[in-house]
Amino acid sequence: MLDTKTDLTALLNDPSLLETRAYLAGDWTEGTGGRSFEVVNPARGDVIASVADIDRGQIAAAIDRAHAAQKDWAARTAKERANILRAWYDLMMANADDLATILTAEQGKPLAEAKGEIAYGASFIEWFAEEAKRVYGETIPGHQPDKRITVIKQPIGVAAAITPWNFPNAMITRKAGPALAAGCAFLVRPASLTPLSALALGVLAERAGLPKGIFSVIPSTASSDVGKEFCGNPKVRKLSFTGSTEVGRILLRQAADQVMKCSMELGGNAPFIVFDDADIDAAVEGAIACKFRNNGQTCVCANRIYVQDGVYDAFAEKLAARLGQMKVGDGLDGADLGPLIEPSAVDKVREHIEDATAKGGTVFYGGSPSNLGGLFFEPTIVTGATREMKVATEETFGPFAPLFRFKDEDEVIELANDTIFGLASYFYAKDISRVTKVAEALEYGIVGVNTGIISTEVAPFGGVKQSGLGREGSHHGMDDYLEMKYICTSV
Ligand SMILES: O=CCCC(=O)O
Repeated sequence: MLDTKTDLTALLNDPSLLETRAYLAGDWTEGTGGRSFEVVNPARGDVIASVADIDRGQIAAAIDRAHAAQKDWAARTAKERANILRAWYDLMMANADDLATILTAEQGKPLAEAKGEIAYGASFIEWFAEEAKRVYGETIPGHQPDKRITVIKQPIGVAAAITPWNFPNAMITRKAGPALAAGCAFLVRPASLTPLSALALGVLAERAGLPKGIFSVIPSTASSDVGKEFCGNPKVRKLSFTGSTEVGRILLRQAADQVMKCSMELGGNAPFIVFDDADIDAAVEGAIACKFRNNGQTCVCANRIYVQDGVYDAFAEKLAARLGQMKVGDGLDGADLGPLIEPSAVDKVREHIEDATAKGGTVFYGGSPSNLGGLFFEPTIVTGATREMKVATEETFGPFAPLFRFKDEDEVIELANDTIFGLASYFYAKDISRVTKVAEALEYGIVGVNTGIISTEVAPFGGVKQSGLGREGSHHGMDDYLEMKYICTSV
């Protein structure tokens, strides 16, 4: 563990962005009885803030106020809502350096990546500010001479979200953007490991002019109470969750009681396939970008790397050489790979590597905790990976790249699809017929062809199978926050 202390206030141009109170329906609020919890910098292990810990009664009160405010918000013109969202976007971009510093301090990812996340997060607000004005209905030729049929789209009402620690900014804006653009009121409970980025978004939302009640940030350690209130309160009509499939299943069961509309962005187990005809250097760069983004802690990170026989050794050598150029360390201090988020994450990486080597794999690069100690781990390659290993079926969520060898297209498609998950997949190949066939055969919501970077606000992000329900981003991203109403008029 590094022994430097994080004086976050001193690192910010605008220290007022470092807010530790909850933002409940437009009011900055302490936890009941002054209850709070600590936020720790995972690189340095020091406490960087103590944040209000909100209880179930406070959440219910915020929902009441969101419900009361929502109708006025929905009644504004789309252009008015769009202008406020646009102002929020502008403020995020103007404060990008500070937002990135806060994000790195609480989450650990390198500052350059954090800046990338702020731009990515802001892009959802910009995009949905534009989409607000394009919530078009339909007219349908009537089924009888006297009938006229129209379809209108209306905001679903109060939307609640639970977001993860790995993208403390962008996973909020990807949900808040469409919800607010559609005319919903929106409440988010950010991960308790990373509430400061969410609260800074609250500061900027208020400055942008979002009316009271429409946006809430609810830091809370009472995760089970949050889920129960969000799913059980009849004033909430929509739940959006990004996190593990395990928790997603629990929330879906809870939401079933009031037949709540749910969007779920859940776990992945992404295959990354390198065919013999691939550009190997490009494939190595793609693997670095998608396996080691956020130190392996994203739901779209490659988890299983399949390399065809003819290029297997060359790919392993080049990937190892590339990892050799990357510096593990403090995200605030120019590292390429930051710490893992918490001790259990380190344990999982270690467990997967030990399991792989016990089952015949060979450590080709790295393999151990970093000599920096704490939550740092060396990026690791294991060759000779097989489907019997844990990593074949479970997401590692860390800097471990297992290399599986394969012979032909049919074999690798069968291996790649042999999972309950279906979020992102990637492959590198040049043959146009192969590119088309493999892209169609992969049972995933997202396929990256000759690229390791697939995330953008303009495309529909989401998974099939047990990786989730619904899509975020793109013009489709509005649909989850809208209800269709069909009006049949007899003339
Ligand atoms: O980890 C989940 C989201 C990653 C992304 O949006 O690229």
